Amino acid sequence: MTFSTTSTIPINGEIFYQPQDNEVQLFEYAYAHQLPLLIKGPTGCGKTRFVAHMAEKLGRPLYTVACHDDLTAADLVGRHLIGPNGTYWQDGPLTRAVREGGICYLDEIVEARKDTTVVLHPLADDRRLLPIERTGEELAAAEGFMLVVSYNPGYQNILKGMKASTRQRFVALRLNYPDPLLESQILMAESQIEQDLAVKLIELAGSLRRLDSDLDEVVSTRLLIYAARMMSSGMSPLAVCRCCLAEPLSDDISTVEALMDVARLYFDC
Ligand SMILES: Nc1ncnc2c1ncn2[C@@H]1O[C@H](COP(=O)(O)OP(=O)(O)OP(=O)(O)O)[C@@H](O)[C@H]1O
Repeated sequence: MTFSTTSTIPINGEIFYQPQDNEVQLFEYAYAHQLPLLIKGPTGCGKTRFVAHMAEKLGRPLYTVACHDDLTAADLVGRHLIGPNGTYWQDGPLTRAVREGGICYLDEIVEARKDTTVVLHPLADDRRLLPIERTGEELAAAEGFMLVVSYNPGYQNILKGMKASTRQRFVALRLNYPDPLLESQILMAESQIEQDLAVKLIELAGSLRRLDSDLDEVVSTRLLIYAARMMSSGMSPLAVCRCCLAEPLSDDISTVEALMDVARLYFDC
């Protein structure tokens, strides 16, 4: 089980998030109306950062769970453990968020088994209840509790869609890679890169994203930030393009070389 409170580094006391559109207001409205939120978007487009930023803005504790196909309802809700004085109950991250009025963020919800996600149903509608079978408790969610889930629509297959009865409990919002101007601002905020290099990197990313290739995913904002950090610390731009942009995207040598051919149009040293 992966269970962590957020570890994003605050910038000037706040977790930096550059909005793409009206997502901050939408989140605030959903929170005010106690509605659960579903965020869709490709890998590394800022979903996790957005949720961390909103949790900080709203002053709520954040419990993040990376979902996978072995995740059980007990991993979310809690379990009995054996200690020196016998067995005791330990809340899982979902239960803690429900009790404390926190935000529970389930990343890649489609990876979780359907019998696990069913535990969310009474919490994600107007009942806002978490039945804990093993202790017989039925917990009413505290005032500030909010359930947020995300997934990457590109990774979905027939077996891994969300059940309609689950997805129709959520207000949904789509994020994508930001516009070039916003993305270059993110690069500069997240690394020491100078503006002209940041702009070049974003132009290169645009060309790579438009390539007609067999790649499952295009270059993410996350990879661009890695590249920006490596370039701004003095590494040769082409070496950076290879290790941060081309190799992470493909195992196929000819595809990597095709990506590098594009990189050479922007960086020639
Ligand atoms: N709008 C944004 N504002 C600030 N930083 C951003 C933004 N978008 C992306 N980032 C940066 O990109 C990195 C990756 O974003 P994040 O981890 O939130 O992606 P994600 O969509 O949750 O990815 P995954 O689906 O793979 O978990 C962040 O650590 C942050 O540095």
